[in-house]
Amino acid sequence: MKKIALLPSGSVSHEAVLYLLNGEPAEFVHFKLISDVFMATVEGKTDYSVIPIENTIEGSVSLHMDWLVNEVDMPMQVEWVYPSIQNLIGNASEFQAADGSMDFSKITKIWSHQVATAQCRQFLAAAAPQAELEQAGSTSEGVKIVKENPGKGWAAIGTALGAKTHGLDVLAERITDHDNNFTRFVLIGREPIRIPRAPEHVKTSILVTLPEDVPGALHQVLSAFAWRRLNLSRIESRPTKKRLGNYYFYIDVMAEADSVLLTAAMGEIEALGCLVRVLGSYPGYAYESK
Ligand SMILES: O=C(O)C(=O)C[C@]1(C(=O)O)C=C[C@@H](O)C=C1
Repeated sequence: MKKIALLPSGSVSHEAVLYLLNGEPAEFVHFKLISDVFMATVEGKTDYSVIPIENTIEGSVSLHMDWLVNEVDMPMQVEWVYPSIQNLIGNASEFQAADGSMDFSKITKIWSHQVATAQCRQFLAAAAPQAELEQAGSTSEGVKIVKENPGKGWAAIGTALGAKTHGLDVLAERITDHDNNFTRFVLIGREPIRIPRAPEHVKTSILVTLPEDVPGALHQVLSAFAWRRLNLSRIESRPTKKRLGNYYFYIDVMAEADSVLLTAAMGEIEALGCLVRVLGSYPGYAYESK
Protein backbone atom coordinates (compact mmCIF):
# COMPACT_ATOMS: atom_id res chain seq x y z
CA MET A 1 0.00 0.00 0.00
CA LYS A 2 1.27 3.50 -0.87
CA LYS A 3 2.43 5.60 2.05
CA ILE A 4 1.45 9.27 1.92
CA ALA A 5 2.94 12.02 4.14
CA LEU A 6 0.70 14.97 5.02
CA LEU A 7 -0.22 17.53 7.66
CA PRO A 8 -2.08 16.30 10.78
CA SER A 9 -5.29 14.34 10.74
CA GLY A 10 -8.28 16.61 10.08
CA SER A 11 -6.33 19.27 8.11
CA VAL A 12 -7.55 20.59 4.75
CA SER A 13 -4.72 18.50 3.20
CA HIS A 14 -6.25 15.39 4.82
CA GLU A 15 -9.77 16.11 3.51
CA ALA A 16 -8.30 16.93 0.10
CA VAL A 17 -6.27 13.74 -0.34
CA LEU A 18 -9.22 11.58 0.79
CA TYR A 19 -11.21 13.28 -1.97
CA LEU A 20 -8.46 12.67 -4.58
CA LEU A 21 -8.05 8.98 -3.75
CA ASN A 22 -11.83 8.42 -3.73
CA GLY A 23 -11.63 5.22 -1.69
CA GLU A 24 -8.29 3.91 -3.05
CA PRO A 25 -6.45 2.46 -0.05
CA ALA A 26 -3.38 4.34 1.22
CA GLU A 27 -1.49 4.60 4.48
CA PHE A 28 -1.36 8.15 5.83
CA VAL A 29 1.63 9.34 7.84
CA HIS A 30 0.90 12.68 9.54
CA PHE A 31 3.44 15.38 10.41
CA LYS A 32 3.05 18.66 12.27
CA LEU A 33 5.30 20.69 9.98
CA ILE A 34 5.17 20.98 6.20
CA SER A 35 9.00 20.68 6.09
CA ASP A 36 8.67 17.20 7.66
CA VAL A 37 5.93 16.34 5.16
CA PHE A 38 8.38 17.19 2.33
CA MET A 39 11.32 15.37 3.91
CA ALA A 40 9.43 12.10 4.58
CA THR A 41 9.30 11.36 0.84
CA VAL A 42 12.76 12.79 0.14
CA GLU A 43 14.18 10.42 2.78
CA GLY A 44 12.19 7.47 1.40
CA LYS A 45 9.99 7.00 4.50
CA THR A 46 6.88 7.64 2.39
CA ASP A 47 6.04 7.36 -1.33
CA TYR A 48 4.28 10.71 -1.71
CA SER A 49 3.86 14.03 0.13
CA VAL A 50 0.73 16.23 -0.01
CA ILE A 51 1.74 19.87 -0.61
CA PRO A 52 -0.73 22.80 -0.80
CA ILE A 53 0.73 25.21 -3.36
CA GLU A 54 -1.86 27.82 -4.26
CA ASN A 55 -5.02 29.31 -2.80
CA THR A 56 -7.77 31.40 -4.43
CA ILE A 57 -7.62 34.06 -1.74
CA GLU A 58 -3.99 34.02 -0.67
CA GLY A 59 -2.31 33.20 -4.01
CA SER A 60 0.85 31.12 -4.00
CA VAL A 61 1.84 29.45 -0.79
CA SER A 62 5.36 30.89 -1.19
CA LEU A 63 6.98 28.89 1.59
CA HIS A 64 5.86 25.62 0.01
CA MET A 65 6.79 26.72 -3.51
CA ASP A 66 10.25 27.70 -2.30
CA TRP A 67 10.73 24.29 -0.68
CA LEU A 68 9.76 22.59 -3.92
CA VAL A 69 12.33 24.61 -5.78
CA ASN A 70 15.22 25.06 -3.36
CA GLU A 71 15.13 22.31 -0.77
CA VAL A 72 13.92 19.19 -2.52
CA ASP A 73 14.28 17.65 -5.95
CA MET A 74 11.20 15.49 -6.15
CA PRO A 75 8.86 15.55 -9.16
CA MET A 76 5.23 16.65 -8.94
CA GLN A 77 3.09 13.63 -9.88
CA VAL A 78 -0.46 14.97 -9.77
CA GLU A 79 -2.29 18.20 -8.99
CA TRP A 80 -5.85 18.69 -7.90
CA VAL A 81 -8.10 21.39 -6.58
CA TYR A 82 -10.17 21.15 -3.42
CA PRO A 83 -12.44 23.71 -1.69
CA SER A 84 -11.19 25.00 1.65
CA ILE A 85 -14.37 25.02 3.71
CA GLN A 86 -13.46 26.58 7.04
CA ASN A 87 -15.55 26.55 10.20
CA LEU A 88 -15.29 28.15 13.62
CA ILE A 89 -14.57 25.33 16.05
CA GLY A 90 -14.53 25.12 19.85
CA ASN A 91 -16.31 23.84 22.89
CA ALA A 92 -19.91 25.09 22.47
CA SER A 93 -20.56 25.10 26.24
CA GLU A 94 -17.90 27.83 26.69
CA PHE A 95 -19.67 30.29 24.39
CA GLN A 96 -23.33 29.67 25.17
CA ALA A 97 -25.38 32.79 26.01
CA ALA A 98 -28.28 32.61 28.52
CA ASP A 99 -30.78 32.12 25.68
CA GLY A 100 -28.77 29.19 24.27
CA SER A 101 -27.34 31.09 21.26
CA MET A 102 -23.59 31.40 20.60
CA ASP A 103 -21.94 34.46 22.12
CA PHE A 104 -18.71 34.96 20.14
CA SER A 105 -17.78 38.03 22.23
CA LYS A 106 -16.59 35.46 24.80
CA ILE A 107 -13.84 34.24 22.44
CA THR A 108 -10.41 35.36 23.62
CA LYS A 109 -8.13 33.68 21.04
CA ILE A 110 -8.57 32.06 17.65
CA TRP A 111 -5.98 29.55 16.47
CA SER A 112 -5.35 28.52 12.87
CA HIS A 113 -3.00 28.28 9.93
CA GLN A 114 -2.30 31.78 8.59
CA VAL A 115 -3.67 30.90 5.12
CA ALA A 116 -6.97 29.74 6.66
CA THR A 117 -7.22 32.82 8.91
CA ALA A 118 -6.72 35.05 5.86
CA GLN A 119 -9.68 33.33 4.17
CA CYS A 120 -12.04 34.36 7.01
CA ARG A 121 -10.97 37.99 7.69
CA GLN A 122 -14.40 39.57 7.16
CA PHE A 123 -16.17 36.98 9.28
CA LEU A 124 -13.65 37.46 12.11
CA ALA A 125 -13.89 41.27 11.99
CA ALA A 126 -17.70 41.07 12.22
CA ALA A 127 -18.18 38.17 14.65
CA ALA A 128 -15.22 38.29 17.04
CA PRO A 129 -13.16 41.49 16.57
CA GLN A 130 -11.88 41.23 20.15
CA ALA A 131 -10.25 37.82 19.61
CA GLU A 132 -6.47 37.58 19.32
CA LEU A 133 -5.34 35.62 16.27
CA GLU A 134 -2.73 32.93 16.92
CA GLN A 135 -0.81 30.98 14.32
CA ALA A 136 -0.67 27.17 14.18
CA GLY A 137 1.26 24.85 11.80
CA SER A 138 -2.01 23.61 10.26
CA THR A 139 -5.74 24.13 10.81
CA SER A 140 -5.95 20.79 12.62
CA GLU A 141 -3.08 21.70 14.94
CA GLY A 142 -5.09 24.82 15.91
CA VAL A 143 -8.11 22.63 16.69
CA LYS A 144 -5.92 20.31 18.79
CA ILE A 145 -4.51 23.26 20.79
CA VAL A 146 -8.07 24.41 21.56
CA LYS A 147 -9.08 20.89 22.62
CA GLU A 148 -6.09 20.71 24.98
CA ASN A 149 -6.87 24.09 26.60
CA PRO A 150 -10.49 24.00 27.77
CA GLY A 151 -12.04 26.90 29.71
CA LYS A 152 -9.83 29.66 28.21
CA GLY A 153 -12.35 30.93 25.66
CA TRP A 154 -10.21 29.69 22.77
CA ALA A 155 -11.56 28.74 19.34
CA ALA A 156 -10.02 27.52 16.07
CA ILE A 157 -10.64 27.81 12.34
CA GLY A 158 -10.62 24.44 10.62
CA THR A 159 -12.41 21.68 8.77
CA ALA A 160 -15.47 19.69 9.87
CA LEU A 161 -13.15 16.65 9.82
CA GLY A 162 -10.80 18.48 12.23
CA ALA A 163 -13.66 19.18 14.68
CA LYS A 164 -14.73 15.54 14.53
CA THR A 165 -11.16 14.22 14.90
CA HIS A 166 -10.62 16.22 18.09
CA GLY A 167 -14.13 15.90 19.52
CA LEU A 168 -15.03 19.61 19.37
CA ASP A 169 -18.12 21.46 18.12
CA VAL A 170 -18.62 23.44 14.94
CA LEU A 171 -19.68 26.84 16.36
CA ALA A 172 -20.25 28.47 12.95
CA GLU A 173 -20.26 26.69 9.60
CA ARG A 174 -18.64 27.85 6.33
CA ILE A 175 -17.10 31.06 7.60
CA THR A 176 -14.85 31.74 4.59
CA ASP A 177 -15.45 35.18 3.09
CA HIS A 178 -15.70 33.92 -0.50
CA ASP A 179 -17.51 30.81 -1.68
CA ASN A 180 -15.03 30.11 -4.45
CA ASN A 181 -12.22 29.40 -2.00
CA PHE A 182 -10.13 26.59 -3.45
CA THR A 183 -6.64 25.29 -2.77
CA ARG A 184 -4.42 23.63 -5.35
CA PHE A 185 -2.54 20.63 -3.99
CA VAL A 186 0.22 18.51 -5.50
CA LEU A 187 1.58 15.09 -4.65
CA ILE A 188 5.35 14.91 -4.98
CA GLY A 189 7.03 11.50 -5.27
CA ARG A 190 9.38 9.33 -7.35
CA GLU A 191 6.73 7.43 -9.34
CA PRO A 192 3.49 8.44 -11.07
CA ILE A 193 0.37 7.57 -9.04
CA ARG A 194 -2.78 5.93 -10.40
CA ILE A 195 -5.93 7.94 -9.70
CA PRO A 196 -9.26 6.18 -10.36
CA ARG A 197 -10.76 8.80 -12.71
CA ALA A 198 -9.85 10.56 -15.94
CA PRO A 199 -7.75 13.73 -15.57
CA GLU A 200 -9.00 17.12 -16.72
CA HIS A 201 -5.66 18.17 -18.22
CA VAL A 202 -1.93 17.51 -18.35
CA LYS A 203 0.46 20.18 -17.22
CA THR A 204 4.22 20.69 -17.02
CA SER A 205 5.82 22.95 -14.40
CA ILE A 206 9.19 24.41 -15.29
CA LEU A 207 11.64 26.86 -13.78
CA VAL A 208 13.45 29.23 -16.06
CA THR A 209 16.40 31.30 -14.90
CA LEU A 210 17.25 34.11 -17.32
CA PRO A 211 20.81 34.99 -18.31
CA GLU A 212 21.96 38.20 -16.65
CA ASP A 213 21.80 41.55 -18.45
CA VAL A 214 20.28 40.24 -21.67
CA PRO A 215 17.73 42.80 -22.85
CA GLY A 216 14.38 41.28 -23.80
CA ALA A 217 15.24 37.81 -22.41
CA LEU A 218 11.82 37.28 -20.81
CA HIS A 219 10.12 38.42 -24.00
CA GLN A 220 12.15 35.85 -25.98
CA VAL A 221 11.24 33.10 -23.51
CA LEU A 222 7.55 33.92 -23.75
CA SER A 223 7.72 34.06 -27.55
CA ALA A 224 9.08 30.49 -27.62
CA PHE A 225 5.76 29.39 -26.09
CA ALA A 226 3.55 31.92 -27.88
CA TRP A 227 4.33 31.14 -31.52
CA ARG A 228 3.93 27.40 -30.77
CA ARG A 229 0.54 28.24 -29.26
CA LEU A 230 1.51 26.58 -25.97
CA ASN A 231 -0.91 27.75 -23.32
CA LEU A 232 0.64 29.06 -20.07
CA SER A 233 -1.63 28.82 -17.04
CA ARG A 234 0.74 30.50 -14.58
CA ILE A 235 3.90 32.54 -14.56
CA GLU A 236 5.42 33.83 -11.40
CA SER A 237 8.81 35.22 -10.43
CA ARG A 238 10.54 34.25 -7.21
CA PRO A 239 13.94 35.29 -5.85
CA THR A 240 16.70 32.72 -6.48
CA LYS A 241 17.92 33.45 -2.90
CA LYS A 242 21.47 33.51 -4.27
CA ARG A 243 21.89 37.18 -5.10
CA LEU A 244 19.75 40.28 -4.51
CA GLY A 245 17.73 41.05 -7.63
CA ASN A 246 18.13 37.55 -9.15
CA TYR A 247 14.84 35.88 -9.99
CA TYR A 248 13.67 32.71 -11.64
CA PHE A 249 10.35 32.25 -13.40
CA TYR A 250 8.01 29.46 -12.40
CA ILE A 251 5.91 28.59 -15.46
CA ASP A 252 3.02 26.13 -15.87
CA VAL A 253 2.49 24.98 -19.46
CA MET A 254 -0.64 23.08 -20.50
CA ALA A 255 1.27 20.32 -22.37
CA GLU A 256 3.25 17.16 -21.67
CA ALA A 257 7.00 17.66 -21.16
CA ASP A 258 7.89 15.19 -23.91
CA SER A 259 5.42 16.60 -26.46
CA VAL A 260 7.14 17.78 -29.65
CA LEU A 261 6.22 21.43 -29.16
CA LEU A 262 7.21 21.74 -25.50
CA THR A 263 10.50 19.84 -26.00
CA ALA A 264 11.34 22.23 -28.84
CA ALA A 265 10.34 25.30 -26.80
CA MET A 266 12.54 24.26 -23.87
CA GLY A 267 15.46 23.56 -26.24
CA GLU A 268 15.07 27.02 -27.78
CA ILE A 269 14.94 28.69 -24.36
CA GLU A 270 18.14 26.88 -23.31
CA ALA A 271 19.79 27.99 -26.54
CA LEU A 272 19.04 31.57 -25.50
CA GLY A 273 21.26 31.02 -22.45
CA CYS A 274 18.50 30.30 -19.90
CA LEU A 275 18.58 27.49 -17.38
CA VAL A 276 15.50 25.24 -17.59
CA ARG A 277 14.46 22.76 -14.90
CA VAL A 278 11.36 20.56 -15.15
CA LEU A 279 9.59 20.25 -11.80
CA GLY A 280 7.09 17.73 -13.09
CA SER A 281 4.75 16.78 -15.92
CA TYR A 282 1.54 15.47 -14.47
CA PRO A 283 -2.23 15.02 -14.75
CA GLY A 284 -4.54 17.57 -13.12
CA TYR A 285 -8.00 17.06 -11.63
CA ALA A 286 -10.67 19.69 -11.22
CA TYR A 287 -13.05 19.60 -8.25
CA GLU A 288 -16.42 17.97 -8.92
CA SER A 289 -18.87 18.34 -6.08
CA LYS A 290 -20.65 15.09 -5.30
O1 LIG B 1 -3.74 23.73 7.60
C1 LIG B 1 -4.29 22.94 6.84
O2 LIG B 1 -5.35 22.37 7.12
C2 LIG B 1 -3.65 22.68 5.54
O3 LIG B 1 -3.93 21.68 4.93
C3 LIG B 1 -2.69 23.71 5.00
C4 LIG B 1 -3.31 24.82 4.16
C5 LIG B 1 -2.16 25.61 3.43
O4 LIG B 1 -1.01 25.51 3.77
O5 LIG B 1 -2.50 26.35 2.52
C6 LIG B 1 -4.14 24.22 3.11
C7 LIG B 1 -5.33 24.72 2.76
C8 LIG B 1 -6.04 25.69 3.60
O6 LIG B 1 -6.74 26.57 2.83
C9 LIG B 1 -5.20 26.30 4.63
C10 LIG B 1 -4.04 25.76 4.98
